[in-house]
Amino acid sequence: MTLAPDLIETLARARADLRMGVPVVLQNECEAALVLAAETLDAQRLADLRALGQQPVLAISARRAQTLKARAYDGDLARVIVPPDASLSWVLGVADPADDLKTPMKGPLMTARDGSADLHRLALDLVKSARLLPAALMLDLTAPEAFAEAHHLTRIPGVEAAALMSRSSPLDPVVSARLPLAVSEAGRLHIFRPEDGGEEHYAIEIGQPRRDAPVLARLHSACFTGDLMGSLKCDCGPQLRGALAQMGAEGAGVLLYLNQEGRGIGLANKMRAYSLQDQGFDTVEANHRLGFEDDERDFRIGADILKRMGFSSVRLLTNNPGKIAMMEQCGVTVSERVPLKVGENSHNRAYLATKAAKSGHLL
Ligand SMILES: Nc1nc2c(ncn2[C@@H]2O[C@H](COP(=O)(O)OP(=O)(O)OP(=O)(O)O)[C@@H](O)[C@H]2O)c(=O)[nH]1
Ligand SMILES: [Zn+2]
Repeated sequence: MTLAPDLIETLARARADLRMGVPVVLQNECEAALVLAAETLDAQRLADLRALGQQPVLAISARRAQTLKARAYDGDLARVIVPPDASLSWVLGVADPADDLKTPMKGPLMTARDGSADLHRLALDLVKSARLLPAALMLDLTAPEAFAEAHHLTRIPGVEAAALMSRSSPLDPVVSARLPLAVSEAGRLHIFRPEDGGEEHYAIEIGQPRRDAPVLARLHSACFTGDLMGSLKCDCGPQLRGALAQMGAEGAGVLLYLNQEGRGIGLANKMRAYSLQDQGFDTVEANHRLGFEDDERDFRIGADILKRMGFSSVRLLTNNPGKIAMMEQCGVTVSERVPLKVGENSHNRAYLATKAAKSGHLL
């Protein structure tokens, strides 16, 4: 019997540590590293790191490296050698593109080409999953167990963790209750909680949809700005309300409200992307400059929830062919695509055009 956290729980702890600026230790059979998220680094921890007497590297995505004209010898990432006199603002400047236009020259940046980047790749996945900028300050460790114990740090076995992180966390239903809505008095809200300590997701069931026929369904990704604030920069608010209205009118449907704000990068990073959009980059370019893919969402979650609720076939309200492909791949049949074209305005016209041109959205 042990009360110790398992690997999923240890990873959740590591994410919380990184968000607070606390280092974690990653380790595989051949090597080990101390990891700090660049975004939450402070001057004291940088000084403490230096006092350990080795040269740290800053792992960044290949996309970010490309913007900084640094060679990415590791394919999808680059290990930037941190110069001995580099300050906290140097580290943040490499990690965060916000001030690229104000201070364009940060280099030339030297990048490592020898040795393995496996732990660096895992570190980037970990900081991304903590909704932080994809940049991790790392230092080689020779005695990781003793080091982690002496400093009370979370220690993660790299190989097992990498395998686990590529999987979607199982979700458990927590509670459901009646929720009369303006579009239908027969509303019901279900809460689902992932086992990895991640954000909860919601399902709003309208009426009593049959489980043996395709259900009118929407996979809506959280958009604080559009859903709640009435932002004109996207079409999320009108899509949310339009989908619910259609379900209310038909008397049945299910809307999944997935807490994957900003196409999975989190609200803070979405605002960083908006700030880059104010500098002239489009929605896809802005994500890339930050070091993210265009879309970091995991739609397996949506398919899992639908199946847990007993649905196997949907009439999907969407303009995004990626959502349809993902549903089919996860064993949910899309019997029909129901277009959802609402809320175009002068502020989001270019955004919608970019999604059509670059992300394959259907017009
Ligand atoms: N990163 C980023 N996310 C954005 C931006 N604008 C909106 N979002 C997010 O994009 C998501 C909206 O996507 P959805 O409406 O669910 O999906 P979609 O891929 O457009 O597909 P459909 O609406 O189903 O056609 C939300 O999570 C928003 O927060 C942006 O400029 N950058
Ligand atoms: Zn939006």
